[in-house]
Amino acid sequence: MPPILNVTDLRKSYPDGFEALKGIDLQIDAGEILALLGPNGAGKTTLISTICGIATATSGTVTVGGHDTIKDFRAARAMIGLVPQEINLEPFEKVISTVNFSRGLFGKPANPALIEKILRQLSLWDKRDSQIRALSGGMKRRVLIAKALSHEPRVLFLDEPTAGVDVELRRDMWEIVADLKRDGVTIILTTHYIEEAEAIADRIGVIADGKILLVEDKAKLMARMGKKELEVQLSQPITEIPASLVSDRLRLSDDGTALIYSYDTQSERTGITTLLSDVAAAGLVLRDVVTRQSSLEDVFVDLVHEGETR
Ligand SMILES: Nc1ncnc2c1ncn2[C@@H]1O[C@H](COP(=O)(O)OP(=O)(O)OP(=O)(O)O)[C@@H](O)[C@H]1O
Repeated sequence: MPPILNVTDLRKSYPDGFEALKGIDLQIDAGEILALLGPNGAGKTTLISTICGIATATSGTVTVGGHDTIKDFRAARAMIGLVPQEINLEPFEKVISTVNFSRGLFGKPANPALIEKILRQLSLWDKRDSQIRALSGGMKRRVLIAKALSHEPRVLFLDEPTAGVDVELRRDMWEIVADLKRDGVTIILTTHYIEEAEAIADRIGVIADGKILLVEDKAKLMARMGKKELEVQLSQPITEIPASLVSDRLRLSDDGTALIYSYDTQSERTGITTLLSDVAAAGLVLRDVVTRQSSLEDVFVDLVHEGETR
């Protein structure tokens, strides 16, 4: 099956000459969840705005469901739902009317059963007759999602959906995303919360300085880039690593109570057995050993840092 979203050599320069996108290539399959990570100013919002037709590309092509977003704008845009970063709702409007209105904007006939389903899915059905101004910040974010879903898009863009929401609501949002995926909706989200990408994405894209540094299956990325650490806790603190143990993979904790050994999860020989026997031979007594896996956050920091120094 061809990708539902196909971005080819997309470039965007702002009128002041700043090039915010420097040749982006991105293919997304139907039904997947892609998390776009990147530092502030990396170009995430510009990328989403350009794909959705809010900003015009300087060059390059974007197709959604095979429709070119410039030559066939209406058909392409009808397939897209966009949940913007900023809450831009009419305060005196009722929830249900604002959602119905959004559907109407796409020229779709009223569909009360569908709007009810969406509002129930987002736990907004009980609030359908409330004015927007009477909702909490988290509920307003849900209204933005309901509006974006009202015309039955196949691809949903969520630009930092959980910025500034509390932990509980963030988890609710993850469940909503999982439900949408079950309904076959393709989701592209930007986030600064790496744990969010780790929790919900199928693939991770990393963008920095207007370029995609990588797009990779989350599990494969973690396996490829992830390192493990073994912490060998000692019964007595030491002031320096014994000469027989010195290696660039081994360091001493700040308080001298543990040796920390890094190893590659991919390599066949981790060197742990040798390390433990060398530790014993050096006369050190173990209290405990603990392993730690590097997180997506460590992987992300390494990648962005590598991108900066390239
Ligand atoms: N209208 C504009 N005119 C000129 N430069 C702009 C404009 N909008 C964005 N930029 C610049 O383009 C770059 C990318 O901005 P963008 O908002 O896409 O980044 P982002 O990755 O979404 O950042 P954040 O994580 O902070 O939301 C930034 O350097 C920004 O200053």
